[in-house]
Amino acid sequence: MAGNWKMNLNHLEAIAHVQKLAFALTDKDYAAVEVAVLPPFTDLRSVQTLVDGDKLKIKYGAQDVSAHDSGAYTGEVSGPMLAKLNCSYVAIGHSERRQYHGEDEPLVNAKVKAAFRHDVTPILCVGEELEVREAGNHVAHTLAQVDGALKDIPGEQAETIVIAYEPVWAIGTGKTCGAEDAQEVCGAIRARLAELYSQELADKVRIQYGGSVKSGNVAQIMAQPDIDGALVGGAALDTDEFVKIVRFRDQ
Ligand SMILES: O=C[C@H](O)COP(=O)(O)O
Repeated sequence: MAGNWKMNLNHLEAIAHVQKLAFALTDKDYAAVEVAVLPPFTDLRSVQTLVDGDKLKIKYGAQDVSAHDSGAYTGEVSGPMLAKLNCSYVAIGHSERRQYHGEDEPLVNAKVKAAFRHDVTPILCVGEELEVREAGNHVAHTLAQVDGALKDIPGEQAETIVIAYEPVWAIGTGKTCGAEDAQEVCGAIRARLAELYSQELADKVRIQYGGSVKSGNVAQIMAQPDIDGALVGGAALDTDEFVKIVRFRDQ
């Protein structure tokens, strides 16, 4: 269960938020579910210090990474920088990056490679816009994003990736994709991984659903056979709600 904070919470708020989360979560929770937060870049050092200092079991990561490892790329943050902060994960190709920053498949592919170069696990975000779903092309569209992102990625890296299926029309809108509709696409993603690599590899990859996940709908989503977790946006900013999502089995 990963919380993508997007552009919310400064580094002081981040500390308070992670402390509250750590206070609420128990060893039983961590044994059942891996919990990660994806704060803004400016919070990462503070979150690292807190996690290390208090030996917390919460993982953390970034929301984006540069395709380049260093150099004259103003405003970018590199894979080596994230690795130095012990980031476990980095979201790549989130629809908000694709929509507002013009990220296309070659760039997403280059960022996936950059993350793997530095042993930071990519959370590859894929998913269709409303008009694509209405035209019935959501599976083909999403699989084309998977193909593009995984171009030239060897199996020993691909087996560790996390893929988050996030239909764009369900993000931040309160409109959750029906659990069976989400399963249709997540199942197709796993089948494509089996085609591209092997069934054994496909079975290892963790596939998340994202888009208006809340405590009220998470259990139904997690009951689907090809959904292994959730990438949570708005609800991850509310600690009580995020803890309930982590405890989806109790909902
Ligand atoms: O990365 C998270 C997704 O964009 C979902 O956001 P949301 O839960 O606010 O719909």
